[in-house]
Amino acid sequence: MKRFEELFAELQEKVDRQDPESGTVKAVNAGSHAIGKKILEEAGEVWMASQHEGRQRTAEEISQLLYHVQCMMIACDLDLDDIYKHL
Ligand SMILES: N=c1c2ncn([C@@H]3O[C@H](COP(=O)(O)OP(=O)(O)OP(=O)(O)O)[C@@H](O)[C@H]3O)c2ncn1[C@@H]1O[C@H](COP(=O)(O)O)[C@@H](O)[C@H]1O
Repeated sequence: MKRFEELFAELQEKVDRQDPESGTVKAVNAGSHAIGKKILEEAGEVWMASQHEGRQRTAEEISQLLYHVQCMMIACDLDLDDIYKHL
């Protein structure tokens, strides 16, 4: 099972070396505007899943939302500490 910090480190490492096989590299290189649209889409899917699709689907959609939020963090040159200090 992958944890939030481990996923962030994996994504940051792929972006740093511009891994040509990585969908994350493509997403981050597309920029914050495109990532923002994805975040809104996934947030809507979280909402719909929570209302109609049960715990498991809701968990899956939340995991996708967290992934896209991590892409946004990297695209905006933010690391985990930048976020955690506001929690
Ligand atoms: N956790 C994720 C992850 N979550 C979501 N996504 C991307 O976001 C897409 C999901 O959004 P979409 O709504 O377009 O997909 P969908 O088919 O509509 O799916 P549903 O929302 O309907 O369930 C997926 O197809 C992936 O492109 C992810 N892409 C990668 N990861 C992880 O990120 C790491 C690096 O991945 P790569 O950069 O691809 O090597 C690996 O550990 C991956 O497991």
